[in-house]
Amino acid sequence: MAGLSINNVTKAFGDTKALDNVSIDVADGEFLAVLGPSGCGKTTLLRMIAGFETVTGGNIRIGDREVSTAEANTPPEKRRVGIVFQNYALWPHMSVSENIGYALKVARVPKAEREERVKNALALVNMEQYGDRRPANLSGGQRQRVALARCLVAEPRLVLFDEPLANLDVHLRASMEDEFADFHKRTGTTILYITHDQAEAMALADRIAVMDHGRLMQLATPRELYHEPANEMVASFISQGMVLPADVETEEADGQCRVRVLGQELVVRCRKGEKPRKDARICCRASQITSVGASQPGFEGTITRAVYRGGSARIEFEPASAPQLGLHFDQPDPVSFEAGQRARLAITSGWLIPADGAA
Ligand SMILES: Nc1ncnc2c1ncn2[C@@H]1O[C@H](COP(=O)(O)OP(=O)(O)OP(=O)(O)O)[C@@H](O)[C@H]1O
Repeated sequence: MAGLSINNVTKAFGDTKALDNVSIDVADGEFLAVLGPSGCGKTTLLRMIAGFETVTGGNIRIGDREVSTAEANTPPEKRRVGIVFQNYALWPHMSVSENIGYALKVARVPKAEREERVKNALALVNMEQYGDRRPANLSGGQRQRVALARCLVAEPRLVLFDEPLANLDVHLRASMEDEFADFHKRTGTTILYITHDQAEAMALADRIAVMDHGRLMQLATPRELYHEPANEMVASFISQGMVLPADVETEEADGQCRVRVLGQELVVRCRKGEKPRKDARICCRASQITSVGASQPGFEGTITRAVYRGGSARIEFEPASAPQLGLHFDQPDPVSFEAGQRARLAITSGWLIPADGAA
């Protein structure tokens, strides 16, 4: 296996900058997810790493080999990169073993070696006993595992997953997440996993690169993205964080500072060295909002919606002083809030979004 290094990569299609100066390092054996909304450049990035697309600027290295620059592009078949797509496209008339070994046969790998490598690849995806089956007689999850084995048999230096679970139903998706995580643990394969599903990225990846409009917004662990978003995009994209205007009133001390939000004073976590400033933003989560009594610090407003979800309700709220800032929080059973009701809420904690927005 090998690490992957994407250095200041830019890709332009005419006037459209699909990727704008993106740098990502994936360590040898790491599982890195690339996450972002539609059109953020995920597929373009994957196609460039695989060699299907050239870079306009910057370079890509796999292990110690430079494979893409604006001047030279190593062809896909020479990169030893495996790809697992969402459409796994197995040959229906071949058995599972024949599907997996097909590329080796075309490459004239001797039969005994071929059989050995197919057997090993089947073992890597826990499918040893299915070699003789036809794809039609497998479940969707098993077919996806055959697709993975077919990619592994070529002994890739790096495996790219392109939204591999997008076509599967919710239950199968959860069990395949477990399978991929287990596969990664057993094999130590370097994985770059493209997805627009943040729950999937969080469940699987060591680190996540969040992208938007062709730019890298933040590259961090799932916990760090959730607790310490580098900018407003990451704050609101990850788990629907609420971004609220704030004035910073004190200097940072022990990773915290005092802010004023919606007229309420509270202490939030922040980066080292934060200084008092106006027009800042904090990120807070549904779990950091609570209803309070009339004499406690907080702010007034109106409940606009209460949606019961079994065990709790999602409550939506408009602060009286800033109705355009829709807040939401969960009220556990017994749910008492109703649309139209006045309420007083308080924010219990949050994260001060850094002024520079840098990842
Ligand atoms: N061959 C192309 N020619 C022109 N523009 C392109 C081409 N390929 C991609 N783009 C543009 O580049 C941007 C990034 O597209 P890309 O397919 O990489 O996004 P994505 O994050 O994979 O989106 P999705 O999740 O919808 O697949 C988009 O604005 C897209 O329209």
